[in-house]
Parts: sequence; structure tokens; C-alpha cells
Amino acid sequence: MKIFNTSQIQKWDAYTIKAEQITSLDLMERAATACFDWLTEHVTFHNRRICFFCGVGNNGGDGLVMARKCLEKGYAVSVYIVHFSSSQSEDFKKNLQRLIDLKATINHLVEDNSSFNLKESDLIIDAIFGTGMSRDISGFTSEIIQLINQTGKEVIAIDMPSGLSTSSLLKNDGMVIKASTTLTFQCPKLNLLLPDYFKYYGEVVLINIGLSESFSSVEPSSMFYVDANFIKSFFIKRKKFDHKGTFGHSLLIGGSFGKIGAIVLATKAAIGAGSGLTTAFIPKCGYDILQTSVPEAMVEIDNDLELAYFNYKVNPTVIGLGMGMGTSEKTIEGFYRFLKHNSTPLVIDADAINILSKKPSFLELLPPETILTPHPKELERLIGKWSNDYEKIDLMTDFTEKHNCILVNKGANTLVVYKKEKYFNSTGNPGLAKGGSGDVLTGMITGLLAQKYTALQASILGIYLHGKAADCALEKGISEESLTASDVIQHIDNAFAFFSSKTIKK
Ligand SMILES: NC(=O)C1=CN([C@@H]2O[C@H](COP(=O)(O)OP(=O)(O)OC[C@H]3O[C@@H](n4cnc5c(N)ncnc54)[C@H](O)[C@@H]3O)[C@@H](O)[C@H]2O)[C@@H](O)CC1
Ligand SMILES: [K+]
Repeated sequence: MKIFNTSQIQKWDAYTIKAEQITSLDLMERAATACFDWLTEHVTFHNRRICFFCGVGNNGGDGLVMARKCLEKGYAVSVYIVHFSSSQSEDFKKNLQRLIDLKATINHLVEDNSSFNLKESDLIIDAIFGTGMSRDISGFTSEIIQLINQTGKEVIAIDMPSGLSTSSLLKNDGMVIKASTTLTFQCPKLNLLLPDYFKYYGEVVLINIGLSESFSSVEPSSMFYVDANFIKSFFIKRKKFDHKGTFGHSLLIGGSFGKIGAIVLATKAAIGAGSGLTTAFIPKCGYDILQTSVPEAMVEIDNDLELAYFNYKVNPTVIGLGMGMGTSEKTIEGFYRFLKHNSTPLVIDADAINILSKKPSFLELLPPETILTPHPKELERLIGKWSNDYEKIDLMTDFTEKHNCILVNKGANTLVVYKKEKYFNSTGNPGLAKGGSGDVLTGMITGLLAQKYTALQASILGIYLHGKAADCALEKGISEESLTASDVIQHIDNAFAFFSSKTIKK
């Protein structure tokens, strides 16, 4: 799914109105009804008042429609209009009149009279500003936002938490509604995916308001939300006469004394992701462990306790390396010799990234479109410090342009950056914040790259399936707390089940 900015969303809105021959009022009714339906499924109305804080634009209009729908159901409702401007949108005015016709009590909050009283059990709906927020909030509106935040009550934001723009850096940190949930329309917005603003948007729910599909297929964007439909657009199904040679040969290089588990996990994950043949190249001390725990893999050995010579014999399609590898002098020297002679596509993780950070000159030896999978600390060592998410994305962009590589920044909404293109993952859960998850991801991306996917596709498919496998594990009853990297590997099959041609239902 493409991620659009405010002006593109406005274009999409206008395009739909024209294509479907509906009015903007109809579209508002449709959007607000979808939000109301979500509320009725997810919120308790019993013994509770729903307090709508509505601006005077179309976001406020959405709030008024929802308030009307609540009143029609007999729910307790309070409506507060925040008069941040003397000009009101046409659809806001029409919906205000409809509420007045229903004899609803409307409270008007203005510069000199902006106080309101909330009760313990109130639920707040924030419909002050939506995607139209274009400049810093000032005066009494900012006070209202601060007062709402101070109540500590549950807030559900409509489209955007008021005060947060769709896709630009927030300058005034205190002037944004802190929502526990944001019901955003049709597509995610960049600022609803960035870790910096999580404290404002909380859980993000995509509300389908039926905007025209054809617009999003032609409107360009360099930012994408990686969901199931996006994966379907390039997923390769297996065919009857495919054989193991069709799916490549993955070589996983890593491990050191005490860290053989990392390479075991990565090797298993490469196999789970569909690698045709898989070999692990490890220090001798891990030989028995590998052969016993991953019988499907071949094993070649290096020095006794750490990697030093990188003298494997196989001729792989792709190499994934770094997991549990350590950063000893001997390993660094061997890694350098390996890079000097290697032209096989690479997926680089963990200690191998740390070595590249210590020895930036090695970066020039990477083959084109090498995939690097750093967690935030490894990323910082590699590209330098950033003071906000926008700066981080810029640094990642510059790095991938300079070194013609792909960066996979692991975390919630794992971000893949390849030059101008940005891909945010939709799958995964906090259970993945545990040692071993990253080894599994690198193994999976390696196993996918060994097949017929491009480096960018393998990265995107890898992050999606990895997160999906973790989500499937939770659906089977495993908790976020107890989820292990091995559980993720065991559920890769369920993650594939959404796309594969032949799967057995369990
Ligand atoms: N995207 C869509 O297709 C749809 C959008 N709808 C709603 O329309 C919203 C956008 O509506 P609007 O464009 O009217 O904008 P908003 O309702 O977000 O904001 C209202 C107006 O306030 C002004 N403004 C911006 N920043 C301000 C500030 N700091 N202080 C004072 N005034 C400021 C702007 O002129 C803006 O148009 C969406 O967020 C959504 O809730 C829905 O009603 C229908 C469908
Ligand atoms: K809002």
C-alpha cells in the first residue's frame, strides 16, 4: 500500500468524489460511519459518556457525524466545538445543523470561554484537527489539547491525533493530543509509523472509507506500507517441476564459542524460508551442535573457536553472515580477505555490521545491493547519531545511495530503505524484542534471496514473513512475553500460508 502526504490525500478525496459521483458530505458520512462502527465493536458505552472535541473543519465534521450516530443509538454524548477559526467548512456546518435539529446540547469553546468538565468514566474522541493541520497550534486550542492530555483519559483520535501533521517534523512537542488509538482513513500516514510519535498516536487502526483504488495505483509515491496485498504483487509461487536447484544455495557464515545458537537459528530460518540447499560455515566447536540441531543443512568448518579463514568450499548463490561471529582480530582479518575476493550477493548482520562500523573502508568491498540488517544500536554505529526519525531516514537514504546497499532497520514497523524508496512493515509484535529474532530474520532474508527474488524483494518479503510468523505464533496462544526465536521459525509455514498455492490447513 502506498503512503501518501496531505496534498495527495486531498487529491484522492477529490478524485473519489468525481469518480463515484458522490458529494463530499456523502464521503464524510461514509468515513464517520466506518469509525462509528469500529467504536461500537471495540468500546463499552454502558455507564459512560462519549465526549466529542470537534474542530471547525472536516475532521470536526467527522466528529459531529459520529456524535449524531451515538445519539441516535441513545448513548450519552457531549459535544465540544473548538472554535480555532471563524471560518467553518461547509460539511461541518451541515452536520452541525443536523445535530442541532436532534436537539443535541452543543458546547462552544472559544478564546475567553474554553473550560470543560470531564467525568471519571468519559471517553474522549479527538476530532479537532485531521490531515488539514498545517501550522503550529496556538492560543486556547493548545491549552485545550494540554488540558485533555492532563486528564489522562482514554482518547481515540480521528484520522490523526490533533496537532500531528501527516508527514513533516513536529516542532512543538507539547501541542499534540496523546491518543491511545488513532483511527486513520484509508492509508497509513508517515508520522503514524515513526517511533518518535508513538506517544501521540498509540495503536493505529486503518479505516477503509472506500476511496478509489484506481487513484492509488497511478499516483506515485516512494513510501510503502508492506501489507499482504503488497507482498502478493511479487510473491513467486512454486511450480510442479521446480527442483532444489531452482531455489538456490544459501551459505550462512557465523558463530563463535558460546554463540553457536545464533548461526543455528539463522540456518534453520533460511531453510524455513525456502532455500533449496543450505550450508553453514562455522568454527569447529559448533560442528556437532549444527549437525545435530539442523540435519537438513550441510556444515563446513573454520578455526577451532572463531572464524578466521573463511575457506569454505561450496559455491553459494547467496551468503548471510555475521550472526554470533564475534569481532576478534583474527575474525576481522579473515572477513577482510573474504570481502576482497567475494562477489556473491550478501546479507550482513550483527557482528559483521559492527566490524563494518569499525572499519568503514571495508564498505567499498561490498557487492552491489548488499542487504544490511542492523538493530537501532548497530545502525547508529554504522550511520552515526540522529536527533529525530526524519534525520535517521535521511542518514539511511544517504548511506544506501553512497554504498548502493539496502538497509533493514529492525524494530516495530521495521523499515527497509533503498535510496529514495522506503518500506514500512505492517506485521510483527513486541514479542520479537528478544535475542535470536534478528538471527532468524537474517536467515530468512538469505533464504529468500537464494530464490528468484531481487535483494529489495527478499528484504521486504523477509521482514513481512518474519513479523507474520511471530503474529501467527501469538494466534496459536503463545504470549508476547514467552515468544522465542524458535517459535518464529516454527510458524514461518503459517506466514507463507497466506500466499502459497498449496498449503495444508491445520
Ligand atoms: N481524506 C478524505 O478522503 C476524507 C477526509 N475527511 C476528514 O477531513 C479531514 C481534513 O479536513 P480539513 O482539510 O477540513 O482539515 P482539518 O479538519 O484537519 O483542519 C481544519 C482547517 O484548520 C486550518 N488549520 C490548519 N492548521 C491550523 C492551526 N494550527 N490553527 C488553526 N487552524 C488551522 C486549516 O485551514 C484546515 O483546513 C480529514 O482528516 C478527515 O477527518 C472526511 O470527512 C471525509 C473523507
Ligand atoms: K483528530
